[in-house]
Amino acid sequence: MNNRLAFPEATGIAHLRFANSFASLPAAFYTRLAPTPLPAPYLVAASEQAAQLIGLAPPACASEDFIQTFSGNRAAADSQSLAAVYSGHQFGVWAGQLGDGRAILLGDVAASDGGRLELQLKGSGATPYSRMGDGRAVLRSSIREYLCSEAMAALGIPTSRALSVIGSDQLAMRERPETTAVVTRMAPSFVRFGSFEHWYYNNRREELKTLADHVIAGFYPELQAASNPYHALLAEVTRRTAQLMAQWQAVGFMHGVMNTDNMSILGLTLDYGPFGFMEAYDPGHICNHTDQQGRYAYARQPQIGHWNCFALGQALLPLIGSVEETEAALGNYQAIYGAKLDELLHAKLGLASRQPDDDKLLDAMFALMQGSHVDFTLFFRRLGNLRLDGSGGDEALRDLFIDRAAFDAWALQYRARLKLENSQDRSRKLAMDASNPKYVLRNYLAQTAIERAQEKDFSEVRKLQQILENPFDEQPQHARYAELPPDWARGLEVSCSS
Ligand SMILES: Nc1ncnc2c1ncn2[C@@H]1O[C@H](COP(=O)(O)OP(=O)(O)OP(=O)(O)O)[C@@H](O)[C@H]1O
Repeated sequence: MNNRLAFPEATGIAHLRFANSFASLPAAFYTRLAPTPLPAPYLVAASEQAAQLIGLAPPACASEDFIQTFSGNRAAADSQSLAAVYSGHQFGVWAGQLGDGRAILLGDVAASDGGRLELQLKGSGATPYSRMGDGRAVLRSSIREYLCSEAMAALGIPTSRALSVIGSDQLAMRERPETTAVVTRMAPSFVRFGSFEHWYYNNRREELKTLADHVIAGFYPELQAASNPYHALLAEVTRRTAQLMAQWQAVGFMHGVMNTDNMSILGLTLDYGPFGFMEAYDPGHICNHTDQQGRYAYARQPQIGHWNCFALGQALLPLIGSVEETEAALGNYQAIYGAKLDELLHAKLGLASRQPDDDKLLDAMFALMQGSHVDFTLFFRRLGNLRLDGSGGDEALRDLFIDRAAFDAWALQYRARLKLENSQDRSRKLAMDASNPKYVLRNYLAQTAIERAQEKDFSEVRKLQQILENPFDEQPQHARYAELPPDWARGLEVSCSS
């Protein structure tokens, strides 16, 4: 006799009530359509922390309901799914119309913070904006997007979130055939700079205004009272973008494809493609193998962020009213970026005050790091172990340098600087450890997890995600995930293929 009770499925998907504020815009903004079904879908991974943001209990993420909904196979009851149109500048050149070629917005649901989050499937089949593409995303790139979205959130960097990766044995052709997957992304809005450029370059002033009003009312309601809300919008997006760029630089994150269609109107990190985290420090490093000119090299990101704000400013100009006002809204970018980077670097070095020669100390540090190809993450993390009285603690840090004498000379200056503010070893290390992550998503770690997942073993993806949820914690049992990349990782190349 069967003496086990059949428990009801944990409260999950059924409680999600979809609305779609984007669908309230005129029809020209999107095409209503359903995702293309994904054959025999299976759960690769789900983020419990992301699930909590929309009130889903962890067990719900393993349910059949969840898999069917977030593979795109079962329409969420009240969702009005759609693909949005946008355009953009790609690698500095006007690319014309793009749009959600493989992303489908299911709608927005209530978030646990009282706001709303849009849920978007990426890789869920062709749309009218797919151009030559197949509308699919491969498992490899889906795992990268999933892991990095959640890792960036844990680092405290504004980003779209990733709820899940659902895989399938269906193949898509890239350099070679690869299995496909669907990532569910979450953000208050997926509107991009390129969404505004679309209407501007098509001379559709009315739609431009409609979009700006939609974004202001929904996501920047405090700007409605400004004398010129469009000017205020540009100024605020410029501020957020400048701060985001400083946060990227401070953690060594390289986006790889900073086209205007990948720039979020909310100042979030958006579209994880050929990204990377700086390892051997080289400001000229290009993480995207396809970017031969290095337009999006690490050191150029802040400047490109500014350029992209100008592209947004150009699109908003008809609403703002004058070139002077538009330029004024863009004008604070460098100061905001500089102040934020300065704040973050001081925290990384455990410096509470500002001193006139701090820039020289920092410049000398970066020059040394570059000269010795020092690992970015390990350097800052180990810097916290340095003791003021020179009684050791810095051996592992010193070992990162080829020119140890030059490092010793710099460390003397750094200690002298610390003494100017009565720094204490223990409290400084604690503060520095909260600014300098021990764990970042190194390409080789992602690659290892991907290769296992391609063999249907998803344990490494899940384990890596859990480690990256607490990037500032020591997690001694996972110390090998914080080590220098192995030799084989040097040849790893990441391109736009996804
Ligand atoms: N396999 C594909 N099928 C259809 N369209 C695609 C495909 N890959 C990319 N695109 C489209 O090409 C354009 C630029 O691609 P990009 O790689 O920046 O975007 P993405 O990674 O697909 O999406 P997102 O920016 O939404 O994260 C977008 O319009 C995108 O939808």
